[in-house]
Amino acid sequence: MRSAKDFFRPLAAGAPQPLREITVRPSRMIHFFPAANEKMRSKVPDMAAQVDVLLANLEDGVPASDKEAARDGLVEVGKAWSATDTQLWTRVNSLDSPWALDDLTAAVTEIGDKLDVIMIPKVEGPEDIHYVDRLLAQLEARAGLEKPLMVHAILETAQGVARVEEICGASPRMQGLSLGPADLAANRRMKTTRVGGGHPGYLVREDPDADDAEAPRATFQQDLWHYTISRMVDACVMHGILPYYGPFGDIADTTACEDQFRNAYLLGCVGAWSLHPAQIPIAKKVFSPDPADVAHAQRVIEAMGDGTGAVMLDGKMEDDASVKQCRVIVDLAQELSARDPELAELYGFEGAAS
Ligand SMILES: CC(=O)SCCNC(=O)CCNC(=O)[C@H](O)C(C)(C)COP(=O)(O)OP(=O)(O)OC[C@H]1O[C@@H](n2cnc3c(N)ncnc32)[C@H](O)[C@@H]1OP(=O)(O)O
Ligand SMILES: O=CC(=O)O
Ligand SMILES: [Mg+2]
Repeated sequence: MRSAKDFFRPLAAGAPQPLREITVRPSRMIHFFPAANEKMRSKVPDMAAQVDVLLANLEDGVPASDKEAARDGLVEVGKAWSATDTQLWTRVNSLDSPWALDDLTAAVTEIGDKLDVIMIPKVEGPEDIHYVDRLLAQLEARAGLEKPLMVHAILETAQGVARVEEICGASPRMQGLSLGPADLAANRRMKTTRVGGGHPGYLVREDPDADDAEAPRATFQQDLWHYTISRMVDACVMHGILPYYGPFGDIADTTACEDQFRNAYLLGCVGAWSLHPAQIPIAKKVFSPDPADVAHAQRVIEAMGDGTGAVMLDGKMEDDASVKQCRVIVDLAQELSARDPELAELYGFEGAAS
């Protein structure tokens, strides 16, 4: 185990000073695009204008025959990258693959000054993060980078879930975690065949009618991901990093996608992955607080004065704890408004364009 004192010393001579706080920037959607695809790369300036995070994907979803082309595509996109408000991330191949070392080397030494975050898939425990931490420090030193890259882990193995707190606390580079429901389902031997979302077979049924055993009984579909998302959120908050829901594969089912994203938002996630342009506005809507909630939260904050005690508002008791919840909503609305003038206007914040 490293001593707490060593935690903020660079892991290689010449590497930048480790971060003391992660930089929190809007990241309502992490938009995936296949970096090997030339047509997709030509859309990068347009996509960058619409999303908070644009992610060049090198891992699953990219055929083995395209892995080098995807890496070259990432470098091409990074070299041309000029968007200042939008973050550029990449997802490299898993650490046990033949491509991970070259992915990390190219990402850091060729475009490390343009990248914000590197997403590492299939993280099993803190040792995976320690390996990446040291390697990134060596590569950053070689590239002469002044700012350390941040690391985002995908929670998509049973072992990763069992060790989630250790993963979150493994390095000052840790920026956040995403739930990877597709790989996690496979690894856990769940009997689903989907990329995220619910399943009609996972349900509870109401009790039989005492007078009519044959009467139909209502069923209620349950949330397959509630436990894992809640566990992930707690681990992230404990370590001051950010939790995200991952992919929703049924692109045509925009309603269920919105539901899944909203469940994650309500449980504490700050964003989700968008795999297709149709999912970008869904993530934007869901992960931006509702204007009515912002207005209500502002009223509670106003009514609570110094934030202590208890008051009645619209027949409901508000106190120190509810005002803290309201501040979460208003702080998020303000943070997002700084990037999005349309939102600032919707929320009625001062200085919003009229
Ligand atoms: C479990 C996991 O690991 S999830 C992460 C891995 N998977 C991914 O990253 C998948 C990312 N998404 C994609 O590759 C694509 O969306 C696909 C393959 C799923 C579907 O692509 P298509 O069949 O082209 O979808 P569709 O025909 O609806 O596309 C409509 C338009 O949107 C574009 N488009 C589709 N996906 C994207 C995207 N992710 N980013 C930008 N543009 C996109 C298409 O190029 C097409 O553009 P055009 O009208 O100019 O021709
Ligand atoms: O990588 C994501 C997943 O769901 O698997
Ligand atoms: Mg996966």
